[in-house]
Amino acid sequence: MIHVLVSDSMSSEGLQPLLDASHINVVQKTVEEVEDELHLFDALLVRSATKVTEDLFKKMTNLKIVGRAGVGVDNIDIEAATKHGVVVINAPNGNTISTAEHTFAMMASLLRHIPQANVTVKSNEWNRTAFVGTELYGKSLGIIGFGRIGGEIAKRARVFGMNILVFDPFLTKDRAEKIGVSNCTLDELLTNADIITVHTPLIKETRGILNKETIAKTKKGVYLLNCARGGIIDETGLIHHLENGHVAGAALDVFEVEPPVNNKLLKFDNVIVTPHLGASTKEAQLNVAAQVTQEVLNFLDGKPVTSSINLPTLTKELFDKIQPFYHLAKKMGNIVSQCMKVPVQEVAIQYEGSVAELETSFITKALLSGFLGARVDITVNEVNAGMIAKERGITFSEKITTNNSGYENLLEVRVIGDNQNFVLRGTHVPHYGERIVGINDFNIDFYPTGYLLYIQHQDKPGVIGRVGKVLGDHEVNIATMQVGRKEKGGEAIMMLAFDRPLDDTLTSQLSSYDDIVSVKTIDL
Ligand SMILES: NC(=O)C1=CN([C@@H]2O[C@H](COP(=O)(O)OP(=O)(O)OC[C@H]3O[C@@H](n4cnc5c(N)ncnc54)[C@H](O)[C@@H]3O)[C@@H](O)[C@H]2O)C=CC1
Ligand SMILES: O=C(O)CCC(=O)C(=O)O
Repeated sequence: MIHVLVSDSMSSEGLQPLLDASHINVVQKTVEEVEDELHLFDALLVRSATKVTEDLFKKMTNLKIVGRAGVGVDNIDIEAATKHGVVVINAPNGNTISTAEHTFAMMASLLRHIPQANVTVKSNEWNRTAFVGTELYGKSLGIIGFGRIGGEIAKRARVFGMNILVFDPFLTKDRAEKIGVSNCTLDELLTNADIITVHTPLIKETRGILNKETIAKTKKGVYLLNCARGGIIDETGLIHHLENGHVAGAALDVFEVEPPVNNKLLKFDNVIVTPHLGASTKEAQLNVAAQVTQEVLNFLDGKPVTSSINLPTLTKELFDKIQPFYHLAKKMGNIVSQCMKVPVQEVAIQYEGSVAELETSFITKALLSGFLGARVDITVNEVNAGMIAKERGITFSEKITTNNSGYENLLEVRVIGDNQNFVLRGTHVPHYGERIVGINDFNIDFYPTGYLLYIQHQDKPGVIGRVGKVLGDHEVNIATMQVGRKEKGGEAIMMLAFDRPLDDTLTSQLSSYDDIVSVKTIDL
């Protein structure tokens, strides 16, 4: 049974496919309510209320995936997720329209004083002169962060006859041209915009992008909006400029601390606020819950996820092509690790032939996770393999080569360790399967599975017979056996496969023979 914890409120219609799956047990409770059972859950679905911290990852020892029903993942410690090998996915576009519409509604309300006027009429006042507003038409709207939401706001602003100024260091010329906007510098936007709205993620570079100093560069009487994340507009800086009258008004859906506690911003008449409602529509909630549900179901079924934050994203088509190499790479990493029981400094992977045209970074991580999984005592997978390698001082690299060794596709891993190097080559033959075709300088051909015995020996008469006799004396049946040599009478290797693990006494006995250089067991 797979256990899924849904710890924030979510559209039950969106969650329905998870609720309907007979092999999945869905628990809809807060983290605190299931404190004693946290170790059971395979998947966690959240909105923004649950703080997914390093501490939570430590408690959720079985966790494999966190699904964020929304865009911003600032409530999830991505680095800790990666370290613990947990995939993080989000629902990137399910709430774009709702948030753009909310921002627009806030902008119109701010400039026409609708919330304030509403309160007075309901208090039996009829004060028309106090609420003279400002038109949006002809005003310059500065959009900081021109992604999905920023783009939708621009479309709406254009219809309202506004001029649009955009600042986004990652905006491509193509996208800007397609939407008909031009990217300017932050200073140009600040000095020319009548209204400024922020739509970036909350990251180190955007925290306080509008602050005491930058707001001072804006036009006197500017309006500011934040429907993205609290902290993108520094609250202290904003309060300063509301108090000195430089800012005419602000509309805030988000706060540095939510819900706001003793927040001075709530005392200003020209500040209008909503309780983080950008994505709170029936449509957006259904969209985001349905998106993460589908992604989590795909992931739990071993299918690719399309919106991962800490994994390369793959389409189903690409994933199907990669899968054989993914499994081969994992086994190759595992074999090398078991054959090289010494500290390792470097793992270099080379791709040749058709595999080189695929998303090799994913295959590299699979190989690395197979390699590290055989030598560290924590969960290693494609998510955290790079980080764990780095932590342990192992550098890794990948290279595409145009060499032609005669295989349709070839993976080669070269591992450099203390006084020892090891090279392994593998290929995947369609409709036939994975084959290991080279160990160091030896050509060989075996299917990497089960219990293997790798023997380095001298190419002399009687060695193979002696190995066979020892195994026979111990009643061990050889499933398959491959030999390889460089030259007659020189160094040679054997790779034997068995149906069950071998005893240490047997491998010690084999190692004691003069013509046998080394004996290594490999369990796959
Ligand atoms: N109030 C609410 O309920 C909601 C809030 N949000 C917030 O809105 C944010 C934006 O959402 P989307 O448009 O979907 O994300 P997005 O990823 O499509 O767009 C973000 C844009 O910010 C830009 N950016 C990154 N660093 C920047 C910098 N230093 N300066 C200027 N621009 C920068 C990126 O290039 C990107 O184009 C989310 O990160 C989330 O925090 C999203 C949905 C609902
Ligand atoms: O879950 C929510 O309603 C908040 C949505 C949000 O802020 C986001 O998607 O980034």
